[in-house]
Amino acid sequence: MLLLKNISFSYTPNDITIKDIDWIVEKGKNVALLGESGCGKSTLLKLIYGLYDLDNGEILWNNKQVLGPAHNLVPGVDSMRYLAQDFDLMPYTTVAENIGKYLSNFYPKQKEQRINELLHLVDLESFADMKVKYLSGGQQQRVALARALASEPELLLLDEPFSHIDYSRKSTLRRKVFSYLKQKGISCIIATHDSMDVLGFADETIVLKDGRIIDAGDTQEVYEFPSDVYVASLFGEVNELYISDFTPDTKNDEILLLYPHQLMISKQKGVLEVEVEECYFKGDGYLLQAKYKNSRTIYFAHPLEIKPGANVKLALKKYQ
Ligand SMILES: Nc1ncnc2c1ncn2[C@@H]1O[C@H](COP(=O)(O)OP(=O)(O)OP(=O)(O)O)[C@@H](O)[C@H]1O
Repeated sequence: MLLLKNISFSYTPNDITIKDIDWIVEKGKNVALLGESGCGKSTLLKLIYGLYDLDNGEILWNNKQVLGPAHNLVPGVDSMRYLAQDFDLMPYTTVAENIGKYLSNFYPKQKEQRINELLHLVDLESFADMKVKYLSGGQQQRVALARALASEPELLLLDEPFSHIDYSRKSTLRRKVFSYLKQKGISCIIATHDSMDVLGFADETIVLKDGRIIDAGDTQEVYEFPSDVYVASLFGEVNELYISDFTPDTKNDEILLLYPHQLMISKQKGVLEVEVEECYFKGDGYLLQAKYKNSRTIYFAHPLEIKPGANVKLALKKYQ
């Protein structure tokens, strides 16, 4: 179990990067760390791995304090693996040697077998003997991922692990990696911008803003009941509307945060009159950008194309 107790950290004296974070990660859980660029996701992963010294608080990993470089000659925790955004590979050695870096040479047969298993997992069998410097960015990222998994850590810290990988391979790899982690009971914290890394995979989601946790919980709950528009917008387009926009007679001025798929065109029940401005093809339908009351921009999803300039009435989908 990982326990963060009121931790704070700053790179420079007047600018606190991580502020008063309390957090528990249970064994075997997959936790997503979401937040805009610069909010402190990478810094938090590095602190957990023991690469920096905390200003305040403490980090306990399996009841043992994680110590930073001031107390540890070789920073890092043995039973964790940290996959940095810059991969940190050995460019002049082969893919297989990179993947085997943390594996013992004492049992060469087992080592070779394990490397082959990982080459298969990240779909790089045919590149085993190639020097890493000749690989593309996406291929290097897959090597780094395989190397992080090689010695079966208890906790895996992944910083944007799929960011350089093309969409088709990413979807398959993501499924393979996350199901592998579950099967082995490996805990994982993944820092990401991509909500597809989160929805469907993360047991829990933590949302950071300016170094603080501003929302946390079961991933589906964070998605369905975001604490504010910042949290919702990390999952895609979001509309900030009021109950009174749908029921004009009410005095309730509660804000509704609605994703585009939660609005629908309805001739009978639509009360939100909007004018379509843009129509974006999304493959499985269209995303429409529209103007409401001549000023506010509204996004909604629709299966068919609608020409800009059209006036339509929108209703809340869940009440239909
Ligand atoms: N080595 C450093 N020295 C000084 N400031 C740093 C250092 N590394 C990061 N920062 C600053 O700390 C803040 C948090 O950076 P961090 O890399 O943790 O954010 P992030 O959420 O991971 O961003 P991204 O999603 O773009 O990777 C940023 O303002 C950044 O400029």
